[in-house]
Amino acid sequence: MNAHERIERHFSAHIEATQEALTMLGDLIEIAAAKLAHCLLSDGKILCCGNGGSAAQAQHFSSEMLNRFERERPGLPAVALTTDTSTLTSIANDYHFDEVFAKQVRALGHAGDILVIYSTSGISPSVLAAAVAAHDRDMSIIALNGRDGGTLAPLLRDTDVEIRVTAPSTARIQEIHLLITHCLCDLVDHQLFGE
Ligand SMILES: O=C(CO)[C@@H](O)[C@H](O)[C@H](O)[C@H](O)COP(=O)(O)O
Ligand SMILES: [Zn+2]
Repeated sequence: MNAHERIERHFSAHIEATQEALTMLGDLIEIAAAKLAHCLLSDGKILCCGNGGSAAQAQHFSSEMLNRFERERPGLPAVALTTDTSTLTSIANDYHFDEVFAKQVRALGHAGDILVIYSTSGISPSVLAAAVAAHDRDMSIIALNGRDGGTLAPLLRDTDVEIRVTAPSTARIQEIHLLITHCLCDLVDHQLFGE
């Protein structure tokens, strides 16, 4: 397969996976956005976490909340748990890498806050521990998950929302997670600030 064919294959797979996600996940995205808006209107805040490419997604989302998305508006309270290298390295060094997000959730999370988890597999121990910590803090979870949901899916409660992209490729799941993130930003802005 030459380079052009490879590019074409990526674009086709992306379009197919995106269309399927719209069909399967549109309603859940709407529910998740309503939960985020309700949390923010009730003086709650959003914590976000994920590993690797999903750490970048967590930061991407928190920056669009804290700064802005597509319109002028006040910053909204969101914290990416993936960015403070002193905190991350000391927790990993003194305890275990699995605890890097959970310890921050226990320190920062309050009842009514939301933890947004990004994982393409649902099996990363650090996000599983973060989910348990969030529940211990009476927080709810919005999980942008992937594949078969992994061990994260059965950990979730009725009050949580799982948005699972079942595409077989990590890259496709990450691309659709980003699209969903932008939908969430747009819907939150619309619910909080109108047209
Ligand atoms: O971006 C990529 C691969 O495309 C990787 O960095 C990927 O995010 C990492 O392998 C993560 O550790 C995977 O974690 P998860 O999505 O399975 O929770
Ligand atoms: Zn990637």
